[in-house]
Amino acid sequence: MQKLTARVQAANSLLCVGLDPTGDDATVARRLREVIAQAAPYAAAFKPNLAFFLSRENGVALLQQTVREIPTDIPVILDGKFGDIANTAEQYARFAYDVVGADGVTVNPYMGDDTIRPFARPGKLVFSLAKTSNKPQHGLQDAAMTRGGSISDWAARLAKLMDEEITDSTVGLVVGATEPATVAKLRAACPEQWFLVPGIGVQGGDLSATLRAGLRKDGSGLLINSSRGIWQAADAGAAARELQEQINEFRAVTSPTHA
Ligand SMILES: O=c1ccn([C@@H]2O[C@H](COP(=O)(O)O)[C@@H](O)[C@H]2O)c(=O)[nH]1
Repeated sequence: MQKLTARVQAANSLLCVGLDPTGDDATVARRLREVIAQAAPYAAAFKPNLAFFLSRENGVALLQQTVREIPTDIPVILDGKFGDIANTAEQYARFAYDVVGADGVTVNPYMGDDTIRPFARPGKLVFSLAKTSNKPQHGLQDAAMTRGGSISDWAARLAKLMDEEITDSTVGLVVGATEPATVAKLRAACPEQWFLVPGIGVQGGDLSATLRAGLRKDGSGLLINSSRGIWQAADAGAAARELQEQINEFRAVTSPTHA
């Protein structure tokens, strides 16, 4: 948490640079180095997606190398969407933190609080899926529940409870930018928590509506992710800078005291 807030301030950035590497092995190795070097000055965090590494024969080694190349003052969130019972989750936590060296993870809270607890190590960032950015034809998250509210409301409530209970690490939420009204609803329910927000760019999320809905009163509290938008850009640094500036222009107008 301290590392994240220090980086957000030092880089004046809420940009999370997603690393979803595609291409042949030589291209991927070169492009990862390039994207990290070019985008780092504008990044509040990097988010490698585990699937894009595990799908390669040397995936774990590549992921470890990637994390080593990220400057040590920039938090790394391993997007693994981990979600299993406690003793299994403990193994995933050892993988993410001890093998890979990540500062945080994404978790799928569908199985309840024991999927989250093993990841809540001191100083670590845990982002629990609440409202995801994809639009499945048959989604679960808005299904009405007998006690009222949708599954995403309950997922947000669980993440808030965990964040309140676990004081030496941070439990935030994953909330997609593709539905700003839900971002606003979950921000009202969780006024202080960090939201990791994918869905900008290729997925069509609305940046300014998301910032309006999700920024905390202090002009912070969101990590806006872009993966393909930066990976596929001719100039990854320029793409990262442009998005960082768009975010900051909005913050300057709505929360002039954020800096
Ligand atoms: O709700 C979610 C949760 C995670 N993701 C992940 O974020 C990136 C988005 O990539 P883009 O190329 O910027 O669309 C990717 O790793 C997803 O697995 C998400 O999109 N939505």
